[in-house]
Formats: sequence, structure tokens, C-alpha cells
Amino acid sequence: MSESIIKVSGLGKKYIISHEASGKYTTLRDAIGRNIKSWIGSSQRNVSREEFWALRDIYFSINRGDAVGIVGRNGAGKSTLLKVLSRITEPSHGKVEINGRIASLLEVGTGFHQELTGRENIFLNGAILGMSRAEVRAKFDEIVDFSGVETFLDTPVKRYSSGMYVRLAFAVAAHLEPEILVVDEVLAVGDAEFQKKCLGKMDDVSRNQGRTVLFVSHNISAIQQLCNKGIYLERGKLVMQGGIDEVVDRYVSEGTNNTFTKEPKGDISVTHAEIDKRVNGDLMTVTLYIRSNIQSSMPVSIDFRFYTLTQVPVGFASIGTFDYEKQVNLVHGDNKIIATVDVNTFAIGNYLLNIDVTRPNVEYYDRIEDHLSFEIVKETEENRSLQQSWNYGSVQLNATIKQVN
Ligand SMILES: Nc1ncnc2c1ncn2[C@@H]1O[C@H](COP(=O)(O)OP(=O)(O)OP(=O)(O)O)[C@@H](O)[C@H]1O
Repeated sequence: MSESIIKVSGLGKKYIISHEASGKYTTLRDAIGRNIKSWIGSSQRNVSREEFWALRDIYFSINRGDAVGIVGRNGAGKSTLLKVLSRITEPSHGKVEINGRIASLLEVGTGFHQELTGRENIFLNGAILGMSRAEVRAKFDEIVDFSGVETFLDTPVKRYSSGMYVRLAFAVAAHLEPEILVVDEVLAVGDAEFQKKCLGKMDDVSRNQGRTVLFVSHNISAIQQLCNKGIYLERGKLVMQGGIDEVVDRYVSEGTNNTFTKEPKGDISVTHAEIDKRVNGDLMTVTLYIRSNIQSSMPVSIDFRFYTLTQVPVGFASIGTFDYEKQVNLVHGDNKIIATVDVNTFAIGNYLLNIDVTRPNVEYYDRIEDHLSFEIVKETEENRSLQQSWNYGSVQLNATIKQVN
């Protein structure tokens, strides 16, 4: 039976935000006309304070050995949750029970002491995790190897570049055998190769060593690759906890719609896009408003990239990329374009559509990414009861049969 290693009940985290009230710049001369006393009072207390709940009424539990991805939009409370779990900040309400040693990698190198060298910080962190010097020594070479900062081991970490810092911090957190490893978005600091290495190590920690990993990232495919469970936060509330695929599906579909509008930016930009919400046939209509600030007319290609809700690429269609004759000639000012895409080969289900406006091999003008979604239904009288009840994959294949008895 799986055993709960983290249990959170009724958790709330409140911040007090200070606003500077208007009237801050009231001059003395203005004030003399009024009551001097109240002016002195207001100049001292012109800052109003407001309570803000970054997390509210959160309940969940995590089992030993789970790798949990925490998703949510900017400001949803993901980092705050990890800080509370790592005891960097106190909850304002509720209870957090943790039955294991926790190592956190939040905001680059939490737990590192600036004045100490890399070597000293490795031992310090080991001690914080309750390890003996001999235990840390046994892990030391592995940590140094992984981090690649060997030549700087005896330099205070305050002199490290941010890349070196995060390499060592990750190596320490992942190798010092915590029972729970908490990692917040820090991988964004390292280069692609290091990111891959970190993901591999986190996978090893959770899958092979059976330890628990909590991971916050905006990189959904990294989350899916690494995690088996998910937690979805929105504006400080828990929307859903469950298997990672279900959680990511819900998160992605709630952030998308069949229309998208944005401010024009750059030479050529899509200001509005609209696609069919449900496609019950072969053809989907895509309407685009494209603003061109280029004086002369400009031929562009429009590419449609289709993905599952979990960001697996499914298909590609293009106007103009493979055949320049078919490019769209944009005029200076606003252009309205209506395209039709044959989506007959898609299986029923929900999909994402990303749209690129480009001059192939020359320039990317604009891109609509992770905003548009639609549903393929293929509904008929007979099959209505089948809709949504199966997982049909992403591609509809045709089969023929010949009975030969
Ligand atoms: N020390 C603080 N004082 C006041 N408000 C804070 C503090 N820390 C965070 N907040 C607020 O709490 C909310 C949640 O922030 P948090 O950083 O946890 O979100 P997040 O989901 O990690 O966002 P992102 O994806 O942008 O990193 C935000 O509105 C943020 O402005």
C-alpha cells in the first residue's frame, strides 16, 4: 500500500501587500490650509495594507515515490506552495505534515551560504539534511562530477556565475539523498544539455530510488516526461489533483479557446484568430486578421501546426511553405484571411492549433501558440453514444473488410 509522505490540509498563505495611498505628494502648503494635525497623521500613514491570499483552502496528499508536477498560470501560487512545503515560509492557516527529509531547489541555490565556498556549501547542506561528514564525503565526487564546477570548488559561491551556481545547487539537492526533492523552474537557468541532465537525474531519483519529487515548471512536456501525478493551481486554489495526463489536459484546455485577440507588434502580426469550436465534418475554417506595417505588398506563408492537448505533434498543414505560388499577399494595413483546413484524418477528441506566419527560410513574423483549441466530433445518429467514451488516439485510420467464408 502506498504511504503518504506529504499531507496538506486547509493550507492558506496570506501576504500583506502595501499600497501607497493617493495624496502621498500632498505639499505642506496645501496641508496648512487644512488641519496640520491630520496632515502629519496622513503623511505617516499614507500606506494602506491589503491582505492577499496566495494560497487558500488547499488539501492534498502525496505518496512516497510519486513525482508530482505542479502546474498553473503565472501567479497561481506554485512557488508559494513549494516554499511552504520547504518551510521557507510559514503557512498562515492549515496544516502541513511531512514525513521525510526534504531538499529544495527554489530560486537558485536556496540553502547556499554566499560567503562559503562550493566545497563548504556541499558539507553544510549535507548537515542540514542530517547526514554525517562521512556520508557527504561518499557522495562528494558524484556531486562535483555532476555539477562540473570542480575548478571553482574552493571559491565562495557568491563569485559563481548563475549557471555554475544552479549546477552545483542542483547537484547538491539531487545527490544528497533527500527523501523529498523539490525543484522550482530553476532549470531555465542552465543550458539545454544541463536541463536534460537534470531531468534525467530527477527521473532517476523518483523512478529508480523511489524518492518523492515535486517539480514546478512552465515546460509542460518536461513535466509530463518526469511526473506521474499532477496538481493544478489557479489563483491560489487547487483546481485538481490526479494523474499527470488528466491534470495537464484540463490545464491546457482551460487556458485555450477557439478565438484569440492580441495587440499588433512588429512588421506583420496576427491581431485576431478564430477557428471552429467543434468540427463535425471534414473541414475546419480558420479566420485571421493580419496587420502589415510594410509599405509594399508582402507574400507570406501561413502554417498550421496541430497538437494533442498534451503537446504531442499530430499534423501540419501549410499555405505557401511547400508551394510559394500559394503564398498570401498581404497589403499594407489590415488583411482578413479565411483558410479552410481538411481535418478529416483526425480522430475525435480535443486538439491545439498553433499558427505561424512566415517567409519560409527568411523570417518568422508572428506565431499564435497555445491559445487555440477545438474539438473534432464526427457525430452521427448511430455513433452518438460512442462519443468521448474511448480513447481513439489522434489519427483516424480507415479499414476495409472482405468476408471470405
Ligand atoms: N512575498 C510576497 N509578498 C506579497 N505577495 C507575494 C509574495 N510572494 C508571492 N506573492 C504573490 O502571491 C501570488 C502567487 O505567487 P507565486 O510566485 O507563488 O506564483 P507562481 O504560480 O509561482 O507564479 P509564476 O508561474 O509566475 O512563477 C502572486 O500574486 C504573487 O504576486
